[in-house]
Amino acid sequence: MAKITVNKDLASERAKCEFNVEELTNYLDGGRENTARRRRMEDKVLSVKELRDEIPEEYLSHKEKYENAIRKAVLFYKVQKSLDDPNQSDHERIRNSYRSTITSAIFKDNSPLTLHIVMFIPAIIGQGNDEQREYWLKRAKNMEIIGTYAQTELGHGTFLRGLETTATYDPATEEFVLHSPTLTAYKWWPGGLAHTANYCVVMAILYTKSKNCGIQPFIVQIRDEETHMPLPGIKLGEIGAKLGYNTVNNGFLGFDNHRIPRDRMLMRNAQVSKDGTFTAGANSKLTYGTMVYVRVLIVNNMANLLAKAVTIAIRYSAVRRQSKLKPEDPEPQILDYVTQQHKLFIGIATSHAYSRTALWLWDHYAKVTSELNAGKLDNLPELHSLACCLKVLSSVDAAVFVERSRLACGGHGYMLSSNLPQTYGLVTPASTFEGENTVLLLQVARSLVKAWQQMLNGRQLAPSMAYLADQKQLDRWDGSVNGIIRAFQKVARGKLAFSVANFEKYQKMGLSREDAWNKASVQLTAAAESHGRAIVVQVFKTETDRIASSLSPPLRKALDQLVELFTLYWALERLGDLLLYSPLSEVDVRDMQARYEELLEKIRPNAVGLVDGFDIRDEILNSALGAYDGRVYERLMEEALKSPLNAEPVNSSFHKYLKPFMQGKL
Ligand SMILES: CCCCC/C=C/C(=O)SCCNC(=O)CCNC(=O)[C@H](O)C(C)(C)COP(=O)(O)OP(=O)(O)OC[C@H]1O[C@@H](n2cnc3c(N)ncnc32)[C@H](O)[C@@H]1OP(=O)(O)O
Ligand SMILES: Cc1cc2nc3c(=O)[nH]c(=O)nc-3n(C[C@H](O)[C@H](O)[C@H](O)COP(=O)(O)OP(=O)(O)OC[C@H]3O[C@@H](n4cnc5c(N)ncnc54)[C@H](O)[C@@H]3O)c2cc1C
Repeated sequence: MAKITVNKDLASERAKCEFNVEELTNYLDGGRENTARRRRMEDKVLSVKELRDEIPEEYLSHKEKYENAIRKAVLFYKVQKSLDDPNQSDHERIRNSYRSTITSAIFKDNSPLTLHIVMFIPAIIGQGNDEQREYWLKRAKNMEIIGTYAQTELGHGTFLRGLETTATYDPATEEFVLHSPTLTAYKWWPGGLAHTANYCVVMAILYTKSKNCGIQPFIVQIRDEETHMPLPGIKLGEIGAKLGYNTVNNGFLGFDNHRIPRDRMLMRNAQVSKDGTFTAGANSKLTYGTMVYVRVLIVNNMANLLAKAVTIAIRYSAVRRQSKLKPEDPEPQILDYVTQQHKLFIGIATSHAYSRTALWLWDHYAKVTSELNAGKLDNLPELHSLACCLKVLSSVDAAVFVERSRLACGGHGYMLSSNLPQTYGLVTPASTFEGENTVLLLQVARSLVKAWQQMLNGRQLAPSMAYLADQKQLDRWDGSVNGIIRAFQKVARGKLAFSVANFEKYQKMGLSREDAWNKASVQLTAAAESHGRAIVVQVFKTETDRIASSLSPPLRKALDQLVELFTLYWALERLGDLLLYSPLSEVDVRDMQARYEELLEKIRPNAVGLVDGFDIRDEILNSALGAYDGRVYERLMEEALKSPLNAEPVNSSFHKYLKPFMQGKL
């Protein structure tokens, strides 16, 4: 094997690192065996050379990109399937794959089968009765059918009660008639819907015995299983080019009085009997369960995408030299600029914060789901609220820090060959899909306002909101992480109290409850955001303390520094709030600023080690700037030479347009 020559700056960064990088990787993976298992899986996938692109994806046409993505998706699925451990439960399989980023080695812009795995199968599991699960899951898991989740319409994504697609039960034939009465009723967005899926879970308004029975899920065949032609009464297509997700094959779908048998309504929660009698589920919001599931998964996805971006930016910053710190010295590594450390170290800490939070949330989700399966619904509202607020915060922060990583790479970060623009294209839609972020914050605010009333009535609050009832003053600012966590809780409590007071004031002034809510909503969403910040800092700290207690002292120290950096960063970002709601003084602010700068200095020698610890291979990073060997300039040139425009010294447009134009003949 050829010896890899590593850029000397990167090599000396690695020599400086104070902890064992492999120990960090094992910690992130949840143990040495998990690291080994993940690497074996990566080896296996990466050894399939047909999964690699000969021509960089960005030079393909829209149609070619899709065809190439399908070619790889099929092969990738087969390889992954061959590696599945049949003894693992679904819960374990998902938890064990939390650190897997191998999909990005194959797809820079995501896979057209994503929705099949992430939403179609989970919708059958969550919404189908035992018989339906038995039949459809077997087919879906064997890939005999490919599905998606068709909920959003051209006219409505957020407001689900406003969906226009109808499913009207006809007892004479024991069928549902699916119909899109208007253009705005067309399903719009579902991934894989355009040309990939032949089935989908359609969310439609059920009418039976002339009554609106709310949104219900239906499993609908949309294409012939043999010819793949759209079935009669079904109009299908692709929605066109987007900022990202261009290989996901997002589509539209309209129904023209399309009939499906009665047993195609997924009836785990609500049912329609042969004569058309509707039986409601224990809670109508159980129908929204697939969204809760995906919101939970998004938190982890954001942590992984951010780890990728910050790995690229930190390695590049160790290699890149620019300007002068001192006139007599050579140009420094840009990582030596404290402003650069300020831009990037928070990205490392944030990825850690959300990967810990994501696992904590996943375990909580699994616990509440098993309760729901046993008919216990008490913890559903808290789960919904937690999933909403953590999905919002992780997606917002990932988008900000991925973009900051791109900007931190200067001009080269703008190149697609850096893979930073595409990574941004993958994180930014998460602020919109699976519930637009403002809308979800309003859901969180709704649950907080309810909790506030419960507290005033002396009722016990859900564990994640219990701090609201803590009336104790925060007497003294001690600057410790735990002290700052308490201060964040005080901020959330104070902002909630303020927004509830405003909400009530507006009603007393004569506004309707709805208008008062709307008028108070800027404050309400701010309170919800603060509640989320309080949860993330607390979970990051307590989970790190719990899991890292057995680690070696140098690694433990490095992790504690990340927790403290994260906490201080947000304290400094939210100074106004802390000054309003905690005993923070000007001196404390100066101390915090000094401690933050001290931490940047302490983390600096470990920066490359910290991103190496994410253990994201070059094939997954897909980046000329972020490769392990740091051969940044050579790779930028190699990638540039792949541009089809470089295949000939003179382009034909010269003779056709430029030359006649320059000679005044055009
Ligand atoms: C790699 C990943 C790829 C992902 C690709 C993307 C896929 C998608 O985007 S799929 C489409 C996702 N769409 C959405 O997320 C839509 C967002 N909208 C909603 O979720 C809802 O419409 C709503 C929550 C914003 C409002 O629903 P609505 O029916 O109007 O509810 P109400 O306001 O009347 O009632 C609120 C009431 O219900 C509780 N609640 C709402 N959602 C849930 C839930 N999922 N689970 C449990 N409970 C829920 C809410 O807390 C309120 O309770 P009360 O305060 O007690 O009344
Ligand atoms: C890449 C991508 C993939 C997707 N994949 C799927 C899929 O597979 N299946 C699927 O069904 N859908 C999918 N979607 C659709 C997605 O779920 C919706 O776009 C999302 O739920 C937001 O709805 P909307 O587009 O109607 O936004 P809107 O609700 O129209 O939002 C526009 C603005 O209005 C504001 N707003 C709306 N309602 C309120 C309110 N009540 N209070 C305050 N402000 C409000 C929002 O905050 C936002 O600023 C996807 C979307 C994207 C971008």
